Amino acid sequence: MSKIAKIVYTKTDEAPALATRSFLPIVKAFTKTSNIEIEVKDISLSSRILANFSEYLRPEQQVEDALAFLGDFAKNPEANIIKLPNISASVPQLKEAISELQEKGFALPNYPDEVKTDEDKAVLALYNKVKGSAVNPVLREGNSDRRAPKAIKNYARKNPHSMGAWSSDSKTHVATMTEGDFANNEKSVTVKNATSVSIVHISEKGTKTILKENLALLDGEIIDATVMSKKALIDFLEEQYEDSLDKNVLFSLHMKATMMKVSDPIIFGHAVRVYFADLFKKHGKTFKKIGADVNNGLGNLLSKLSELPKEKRDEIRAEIRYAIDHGPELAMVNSDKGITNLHVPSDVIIDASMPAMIRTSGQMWNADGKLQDTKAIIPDSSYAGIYSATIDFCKKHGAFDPTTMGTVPNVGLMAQKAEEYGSHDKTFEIASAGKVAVVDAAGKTLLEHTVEEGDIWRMCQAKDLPIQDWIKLAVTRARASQTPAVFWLDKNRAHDAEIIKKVKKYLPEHDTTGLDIRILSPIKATEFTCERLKKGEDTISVSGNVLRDYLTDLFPILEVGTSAKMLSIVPLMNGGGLFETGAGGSAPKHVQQFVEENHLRWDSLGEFLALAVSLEHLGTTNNNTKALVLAETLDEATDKFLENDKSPSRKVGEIDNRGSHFYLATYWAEGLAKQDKDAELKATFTKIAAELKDNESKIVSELNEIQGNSVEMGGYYLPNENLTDAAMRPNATLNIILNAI
Ligand SMILES: NC(=O)C1=CN([C@@H]2O[C@H](COP(=O)(O)OP(=O)(O)OC[C@H]3O[C@@H](n4cnc5c(N)ncnc54)[C@H](OP(=O)(O)O)[C@@H]3O)[C@@H](O)[C@H]2O)C=CC1
Ligand SMILES: O=C(O)CCC(=O)C(=O)O
Ligand SMILES: [Mg+2]
Repeated sequence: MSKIAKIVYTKTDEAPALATRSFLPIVKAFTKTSNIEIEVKDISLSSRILANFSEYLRPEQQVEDALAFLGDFAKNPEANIIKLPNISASVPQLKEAISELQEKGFALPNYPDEVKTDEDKAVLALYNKVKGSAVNPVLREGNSDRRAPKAIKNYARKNPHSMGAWSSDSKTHVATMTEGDFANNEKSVTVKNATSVSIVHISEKGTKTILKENLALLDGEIIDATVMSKKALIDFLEEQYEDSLDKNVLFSLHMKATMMKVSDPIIFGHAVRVYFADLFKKHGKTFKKIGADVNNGLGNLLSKLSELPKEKRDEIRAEIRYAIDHGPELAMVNSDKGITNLHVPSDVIIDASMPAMIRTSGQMWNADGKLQDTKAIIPDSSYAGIYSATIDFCKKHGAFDPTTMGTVPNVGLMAQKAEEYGSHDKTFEIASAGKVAVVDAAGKTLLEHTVEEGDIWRMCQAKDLPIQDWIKLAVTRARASQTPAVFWLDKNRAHDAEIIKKVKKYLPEHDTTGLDIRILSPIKATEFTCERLKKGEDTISVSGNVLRDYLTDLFPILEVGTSAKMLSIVPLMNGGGLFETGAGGSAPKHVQQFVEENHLRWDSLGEFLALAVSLEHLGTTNNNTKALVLAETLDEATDKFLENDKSPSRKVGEIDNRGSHFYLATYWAEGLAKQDKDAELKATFTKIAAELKDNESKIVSELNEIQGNSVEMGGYYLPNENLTDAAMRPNATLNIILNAI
């Protein structure tokens, strides 16, 4: 008998956390006879806030720092983690969560809008640990392997999602900077030997300010530094404002303010100020006085207006209305509620928003709730070209056809906070004109830029071992699937040129005979990949961290309708496995529908796929043959689930997340009953399969009949355990069958 081995299951937020409350009891019931222990770690936004503020809480309110535990555990060869999507909180989301917790009796300090005292500074530092994409970079101690499994592709080919037609006269386009941005100012070096560097600002008068010190670098580490010119950015945004008016297209801004949590909110703020330029000219001082910060969106300004006398408030509101009525039309997040693209930085996140637009004929929603061509503003030109190339392709060839198109798996460099997504602790809004230099331990300047006040300067890192591991993973995937692989690297970009040197150095260490492996610039790679995709051919994209994020939403959303259906594996560099459930987010819209209608349309397919690979990993590393049988039968159950189309419907009264879990459990039990590799499992699940089957119509109709009324969750960020568990496990018959295993 194998020893007991552990799978750590993450509890997160919003729709995925609701789904877990229904699915995890099934997982526990199915695995408990097989020497598998399921341990749950709560990394929800509320839990992460509480864990960081223990000293403000009563002892009974304090919680474990589960993220810190998982960060360590990810480096342990025994790690086997199932990671569900969590909220990467923008400041507005963080503030909402804080006030909900305060209302629930947790004496948390407010989020400091302005830092005046040392305590403010300390509190802000703690909240910064929770803000933005604070979970994934900690857990991702390995590179990324994301793909749509065959069964998912076959399902999409047979049941294609809607795909808006493209016409060659679409006015939709991408607008990006041609100078002064991160892409054009980038400089990069590879450090030969380990050292430590400091980042120093030298003012025009010669005053030196250390922005960061003692940053350790390893042998062969690539670093790059770059700067976004505030002036060039504002000029660019002003041009786009005018051009949107001229061309009568929607003004839409696509950023990743959650993951690029320092740079992108600043860029977002400039866009809001450019759009409402007259308003800021007239009332700028007042806005400062009331502490409005549009880096957190127009919504922040609107909420701060309540601090003004009614007359002033009404005057400003009328002027905002006037600016929106007379400026370019804004893309809307919710036209019914008047929420624009500029309201909340986390409402429009580029990895999901651009593909959604491309899937919808290149259109976004306008204020009248109608679809309209749009200008997609992506200020930095580093990666904007992949979207313009895809759009150009669709304009020329029409929309992709999900019934015939190929697939684009991705191998992404992301281990150990690689590249831009690890840059936020080295990103600075520059206080005054001068220079910023990266200086090594010997006092040698490695990288240097001339800067102006308000510019955004950043430094990124990519370590050598993660790069070697990424190259190896690319070859492994190309070999295993016999698919051409393209490194999306531009030899004319400073950082990419350094990476290319490493690809050329390490690729020959692998057997690549018979494989088609090439290096193409992101734009050429998009064209090459799209040509093949259209013909039904598959191409692996091997990319850096930002493109990993973009491409693993772009192609899945075009191919299978959502990135939630992706198999997303992170082979951890120390031997463990991190299994992400799909590549999508936490879909706040789904919670809203659940609360209103008691219907959860979240599809847990990504979770089924992740669990199967996790069980397989556990089985192989622990010689646990039962786990291997559970993995195999779960995969078969997922295939059957797809064949029989048991995914949640979007409509109330029809099968939802809970009903879909019932079917998965039934098919899984049937598979276990049918197999002959493990007699104990066969005996246990023969009975369970029969009970589930016998009660199918009763359970399914009951699960559908309870829908239609609102649900009380007792909170959003910290829902009430009992209420929410009861809502997600409402069926007594099903619960009795599962509890008896
Ligand atoms: N790995 C992680 O932890 C990630 C976290 N996030 C976080 O998620 C939140 C929302 O991000 P957003 O960019 O809107 O992306 P989402 O993927 O949450 O939403 C985009 C749309 O995709 C569809 N969708 C996504 N997942 C599913 C699913 N399992 N079942 C059915 N449909 C699904 C829904 O569209 P529809 O129903 O209209 O078809 C949804 O509205 C943010 O807080 C963000 O920070 C984002 C990405 C990854
Ligand atoms: O960590 C996040 O905020 C988002 C992650 C993401 O979008 C991805 O990994 O694809
Ligand atoms: Mg993503």
